[in-house]
Amino acid sequence: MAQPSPGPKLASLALIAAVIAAGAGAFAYTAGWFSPDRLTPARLVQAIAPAGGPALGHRRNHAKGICFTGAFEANGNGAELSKAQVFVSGTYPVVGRFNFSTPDPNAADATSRVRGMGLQITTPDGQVWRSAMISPPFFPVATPEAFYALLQASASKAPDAMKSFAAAHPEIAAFGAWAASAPWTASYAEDTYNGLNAFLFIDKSGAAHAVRWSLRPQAAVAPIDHDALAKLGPDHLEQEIAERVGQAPQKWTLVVMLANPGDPTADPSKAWPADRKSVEAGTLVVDKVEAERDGPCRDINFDPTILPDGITVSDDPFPAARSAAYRHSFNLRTAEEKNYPRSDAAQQGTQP
Ligand code: HEM
Repeated sequence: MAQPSPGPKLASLALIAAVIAAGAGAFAYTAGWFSPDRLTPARLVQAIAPAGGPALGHRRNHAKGICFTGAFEANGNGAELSKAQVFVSGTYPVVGRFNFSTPDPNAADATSRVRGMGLQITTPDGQVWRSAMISPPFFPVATPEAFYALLQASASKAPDAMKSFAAAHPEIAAFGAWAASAPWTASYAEDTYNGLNAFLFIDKSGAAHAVRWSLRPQAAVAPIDHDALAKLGPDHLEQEIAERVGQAPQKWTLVVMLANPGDPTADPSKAWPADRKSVEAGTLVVDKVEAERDGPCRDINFDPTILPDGITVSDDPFPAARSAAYRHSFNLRTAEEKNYPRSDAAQQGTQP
């Protein structure tokens, strides 16, 4: 894990904030602490938008992405921690989406430090597990409110806005250090996707285990520097993953990390020590990639609170905040389909 940097440059913080463009959220009716004077899903989603306004019809964050399908091959090891069917040895269908953090669906690949994966696994008992994970090993800030403040500071014209933010939220330094030093890759297939938020796995006896999960690539990782990535072209990542999966399925190992007593479960800006017990629960196999416009992930809301029986939220405040923000974004974008028409609709529209 990256160590906190004593003094990340404010310019790089502003850049990070811009490229994360990742939301922030707070409140959440489900968490029971909604306050109309403070933070709402609408305010939070609005704060992610660039100055010129959001890209209508698209996800309000992680707007550039590509769909995939495949399977999760559970090896049975996770069944000791959770009674969810998804951990019983077997193969379960998957729909997902590779993406990166930007409100601009046309952004060039090298503009974003944070890549992501949306994942949905369905089991024969009718249960669904959705997750949206990112490549950094921890989140830049500790709370949804702090994320909102980060978005506001990065958009502010006040010269000291980011300096004041960093003073009030020192946890951002570790993220700045990670962003400045972590290697880039030239492929979605070579990235690790971290859930970051803590959840509870409920086992057959009813006991709860605090966990975080990650998908670790089985592909060899070939680091590349930022300028070399930029030279590969603005849409390299989507072209590359489509070609690569066309040649062979791509795989990730699902690693479930268990908290020790006292490890922070309510703060995704704090990584747990690497020596914590972890369980390899199975393999994600991606065998088909399709453009988002007509693809199977287009209308999925990868809401991290959609969980099967056997997984629940913890005291981490993010999932509830994210759920409310994602729902708002989903409602907006699905009502704006004319701004992002499917191919058949676009073709019909151009016919005389
Ligand atoms: C309160 C904090 C956050 C807010 C407000 C927020 C906001 C959003 C919004 C509005 C979307 C678009 C949703 C849609 O239209 O379907 C989104 C997508 C996404 N977010 Fe967040 N986010 C937050 C935290 C996080 C965290 C902690 C992670 C990772 C651990 C994350 C990972 C992702 C990913 C991977 C996607 C793309 C999912 C997809 O492919 O549909 N976000 N976020």
